[in-house]
Amino acid sequence: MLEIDGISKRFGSTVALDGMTFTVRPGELYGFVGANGAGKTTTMRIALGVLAADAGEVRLDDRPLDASSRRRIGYMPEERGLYPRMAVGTQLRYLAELRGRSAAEARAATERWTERLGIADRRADEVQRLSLGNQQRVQLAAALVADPDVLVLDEPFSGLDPMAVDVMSEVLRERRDAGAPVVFSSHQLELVERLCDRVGIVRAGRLVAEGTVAELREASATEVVVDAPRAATGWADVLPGVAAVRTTAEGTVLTLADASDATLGTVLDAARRTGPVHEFRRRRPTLAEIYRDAVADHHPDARPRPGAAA
Ligand SMILES: Nc1ncnc2c1ncn2[C@@H]1O[C@H](COP(=O)(O)OP(=O)(O)OP(=O)(O)O)[C@@H](O)[C@H]1O
Repeated sequence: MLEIDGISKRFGSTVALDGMTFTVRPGELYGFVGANGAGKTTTMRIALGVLAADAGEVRLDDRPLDASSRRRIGYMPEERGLYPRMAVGTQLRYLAELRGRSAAEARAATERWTERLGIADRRADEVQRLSLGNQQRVQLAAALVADPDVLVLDEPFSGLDPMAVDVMSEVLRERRDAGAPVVFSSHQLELVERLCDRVGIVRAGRLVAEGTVAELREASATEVVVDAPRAATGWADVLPGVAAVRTTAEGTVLTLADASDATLGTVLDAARRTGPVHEFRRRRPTLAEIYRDAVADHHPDARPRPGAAA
């Protein structure tokens, strides 16, 4: 279990992290999302000991991280960290040995991961001769060759073609299924929604929402889509329990004050009184919508929202 506990970090007058707190459990894929500059990379760099925190603690399996436990973490840095002129295979073996593997283990892991990631035929090539997407596959292999217990990946999906996204997703799921805590940052919210067991939304150096996508949905406003073709314009505007009405490509969307049966019943009855009702359904917000809401909502004293288990 990887615990980020109350981490704060300033760069001069910039507050990069302000009490960042979350836990990635064994066998959990955790998506770390937030706007540019929200503090994701700084958090990961502190977790890896590349940067020191001003306050707070990072723990792995209940113990503060130290040099030896950091070697149990496979890290994919945002700035990537490969030697451009070293051959792929040589480099991966070197990185595995640096992390304590024997020469034979390093060779076997290099063969296994380059095959798994579709770059076995590039083992003899200098890294700089590979396309950016293939360099990224090498970077993932570099995070995996020492068989880490934990994976911390900074935007591993950025710039990958759809096939590479599938391979990367599969590998992350496998590691999760093998019991590793896996955390990655991404701006690709559909991917995060599809892949992650839990999501943490970061804004201005702290978590403003956290949970499974289902929990985040539950905590967000209740919306219903209504298709009542004979209803006059404005039919729902003054209904009790309706907080807002908007027209979208899906139809008329009503935001309700609550999700109670009474409120839903009132709205359905009112829709029926207008004539036929072709559609009446709860609308589930996408992660992108939840994210926009969480980020827009924020003010400096915002705490994690209801449903957030920070
Ligand atoms: N070495 C540094 N010196 C000064 N400021 C820094 C440094 N590293 C990060 N920052 C600042 O700290 C804040 C958090 O940056 P960070 O890179 O962690 O954000 P991020 O969420 O990873 O963003 P992105 O999505 O763009 O990668 C930003 O305001 C950034 O400008």
